[in-house]
Amino acid sequence: MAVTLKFGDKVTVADVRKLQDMEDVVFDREWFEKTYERNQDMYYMFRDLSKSDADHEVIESHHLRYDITRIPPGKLGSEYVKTVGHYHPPVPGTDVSYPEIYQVLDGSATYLLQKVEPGEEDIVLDVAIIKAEKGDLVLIPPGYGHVTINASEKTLEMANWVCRDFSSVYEPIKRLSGAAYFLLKDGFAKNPLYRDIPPIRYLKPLGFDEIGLAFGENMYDLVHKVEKLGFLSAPQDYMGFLAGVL
Ligand SMILES: O=P(O)(O)OC[C@H]1O[C@](O)(CO)[C@@H](O)[C@@H]1O
Repeated sequence: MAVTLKFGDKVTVADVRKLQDMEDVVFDREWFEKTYERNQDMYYMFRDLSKSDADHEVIESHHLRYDITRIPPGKLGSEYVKTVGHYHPPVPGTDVSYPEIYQVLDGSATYLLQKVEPGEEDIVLDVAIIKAEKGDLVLIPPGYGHVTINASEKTLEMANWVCRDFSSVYEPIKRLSGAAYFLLKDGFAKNPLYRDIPPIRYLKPLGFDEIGLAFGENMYDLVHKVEKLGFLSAPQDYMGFLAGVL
């Protein structure tokens, strides 16, 4: 049965990531090999949401997309459930890749952000972990690949604003069997396929004022002050702000 989300007046059917989609990035290979039910759902992505046609016009004309992702709690063997993970490509004509902003709507999330050497994606320059609870905002700056982990007992629901003009880049994280660290029952473990992995920097979520929201406000409201999201489609014009977030 299709999994749906009612947002505004509209009902959206989820794109579903299945266990088989995670094959390349699961830490616990023994568990994966003996798990025959590869068709089981891992997480649900409700993409390109808007509360009205007028909102959708604003969102689309500003090259934006608002998505909600739902990640039920669970384990991939010894590892906590997570997204596959990806990078974003650079804005055409620049070397600045598209950023993204997340807000936790329910549950709690562990965001892993990693920066690698361009062209040598197994060399890690920086790894940050940001633990976020309901209402918290997390900005993925240009140059950072990211994975979201649900290391809790509750379903995580999170929203994101992102530029709608690009497709995510999955190949480097798949080729390296995941991100630079895996979150296991006993804590973070380094991925041996990467080189020079620095220690994790544990950082805090973004302040609401930094993005023009009142404390605790829902990030969807930025549809009414969409100029605040200009950094998502033209990050090269906002490097002062974006360089300071991590
Ligand atoms: O593409 P992945 O790594 O499965 O992650 C899914 C997440 O990324 C997004 O595509 C946005 O970057 C969301 O729709 C979703 O939260």
